[in-house]
Amino acid sequence: SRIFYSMNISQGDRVWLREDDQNLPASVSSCSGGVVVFTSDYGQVYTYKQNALTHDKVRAMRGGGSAASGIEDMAALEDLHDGAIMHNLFLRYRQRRIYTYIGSILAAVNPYQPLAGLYERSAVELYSRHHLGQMPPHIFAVANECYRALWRRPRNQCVLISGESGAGKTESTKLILKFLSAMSQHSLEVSSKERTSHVEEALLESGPIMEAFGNAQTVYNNNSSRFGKFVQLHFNQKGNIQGGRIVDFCMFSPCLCGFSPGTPVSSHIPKTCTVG
Ligand SMILES: Nc1ncnc2c1ncn2[C@@H]1O[C@H](COP(=O)(O)OP(=O)(O)OP(=O)(O)O)[C@@H](O)[C@H]1O
Repeated sequence: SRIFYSMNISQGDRVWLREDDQNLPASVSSCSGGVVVFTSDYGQVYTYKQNALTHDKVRAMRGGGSAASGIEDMAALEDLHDGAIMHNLFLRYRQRRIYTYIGSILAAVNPYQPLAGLYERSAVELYSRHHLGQMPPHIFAVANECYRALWRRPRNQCVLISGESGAGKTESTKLILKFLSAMSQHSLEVSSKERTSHVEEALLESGPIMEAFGNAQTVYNNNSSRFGKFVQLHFNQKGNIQGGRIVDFCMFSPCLCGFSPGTPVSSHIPKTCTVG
């Protein structure tokens, strides 16, 4: 029942090689005597008998794969599968480009180190003056799109941040708050020529307090949030933050105290949730 690989394989061909449930970008390093040797872009070498290769195992790479430096918007990838996405993120990450779009979705790769200049005041100003897609992918571009859409649509806007533990969700949330606080400050300067920063400051400074009570070191993350957060901000017509609230919720499934995931942590008291 095996479908034999009928495509001519020759040295130098670019292919996607299926290994351990992943599509690896690879090149054919040699092909002779019925034996094919593949070298993946990540350095692994795989040797196969040519007559054992199936369409599932090896697929031709369209257009030779994405550009050597990767592409900014993965919606334009010629091959659309997990391997192509991972490879593109890898190519960009090698150049310290941690952000990549998939249409209007932003994929962020945690650099686990500060990247110079990435979140400075000048970056806030730059992204506040451009629409999503006009500048290289950035978390500030998403925050700016969200802020501008409040007037363009106009209806409530929402940013959903998801990822595994240690992916950078909390840091991304703080960066969005930093951008929105700057926009709020700017709207005040424009409208009343005076700065009142109490709400913005309270927002930014609530972070360390929340983390002091709700974070812990885990094997994945030294500063892991042990509860989820729903952060709500209220803007007035001038674009100034008027107030906000943070609803915390338990993420454990099942929670030891018997509440289902998503239950606000406050509901766990006085039952005292031992995990959340
Ligand atoms: N953009 C970034 N630049 C530099 N370092 C980052 C960035 N994002 C995250 N980090 C680093 O990674 C660590 C983990 O990130 P973070 O706490 O945001 O992950 P998380 O997804 O919220 O994890 P958890 O689900 O466990 O709470 C941070 O403490 C920080 O050191």
